[in-house]
Amino acid sequence: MGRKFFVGGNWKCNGTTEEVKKIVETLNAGQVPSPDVVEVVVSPPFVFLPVVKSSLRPDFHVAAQNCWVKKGGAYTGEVSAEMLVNLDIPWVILGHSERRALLGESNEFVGEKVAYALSKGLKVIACIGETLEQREAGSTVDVVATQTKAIAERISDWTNVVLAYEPVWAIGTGKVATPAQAQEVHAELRKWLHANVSPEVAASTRIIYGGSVSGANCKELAANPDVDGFLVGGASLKPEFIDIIKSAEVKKSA
Ligand SMILES: O=C(CO)COP(=O)(O)O
Repeated sequence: MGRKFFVGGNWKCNGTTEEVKKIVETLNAGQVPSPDVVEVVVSPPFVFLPVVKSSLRPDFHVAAQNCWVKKGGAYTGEVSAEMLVNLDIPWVILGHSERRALLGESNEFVGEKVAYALSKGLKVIACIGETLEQREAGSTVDVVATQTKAIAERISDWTNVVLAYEPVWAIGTGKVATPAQAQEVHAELRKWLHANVSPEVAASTRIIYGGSVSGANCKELAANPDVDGFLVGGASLKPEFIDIIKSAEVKKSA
C-alpha cells in the first residue's frame, strides 16, 4: 500500500515570536524516524510562516492554516494560494472544523478551496468530522461522506491530498476518540473512496486522525490499520509532539 505515516502540527492561532522560536528549537533537536518513515508538517499562523520555514530542520515542512478560495484580488484579510506558492509553502490545511463552525465555511466552499489550492500546486490537508450531536444521532458516516463528496466532486487527482478525520467533539476537549472509533470511521472513509473515487485512491490516500492526540495515546491510535497519522493541535506546541512523530515506528514493526 505504501502510505507513508503523516504527522501534522496545527498551531492554530497561537504563538509569539519567542514561543515560536522555542518550538522550532525543540523540533530541530528532536530525534525522530527518517523522512522515509514519517512525513512531518507544521502549521504556524500565516505571520510566522516565513520565519518557521527558514529556521526549521529540512526534513520537516510547513503548511498554512487556510487560503482563499480562488485567485487573489480584492479580498481584504485573505491570503491566496498563489502567495503560498510564491513563498514556497508546500502545504495548506483546509476545511478545519473551527473555520467551518466559526466562519461558516460550507462543504461546497471547502471543496472549492481544495480544488483551487491543488490546481495551484499546493498539497492539501483536508479536514472533515462530525459534531457530538451528529455522532449521537448515528449520522457520523453520512456526515463525513457528504463532506468528502463535496471535495471528491471537484478534484480528479488525490495524490496531493491528505484526509484528516477530526471529530469535532474530540478537538481541544481532551476527549480522544478510542482507537476503535477512529479505525471504524477511517475504514468507512476508505470504503467510500473505494466505491466513489477508485480502489487506487482508496488504497493510497492517507487518512489521519485529529482530536486530543497526545504523547500518551498516539501509539494505540497509530496501531490501527487505517490510521495513517495525525493532525495534532494543542500537543503540537509542546515537546511531546516529538513522541507523536515517533509513533510512526508502530507502523514499521506492524
Ligand atoms: O484541531 C485539531 C488539529 O487540527 C486537534 O486539536 P487538539 O489536538 O488540540 O484536540
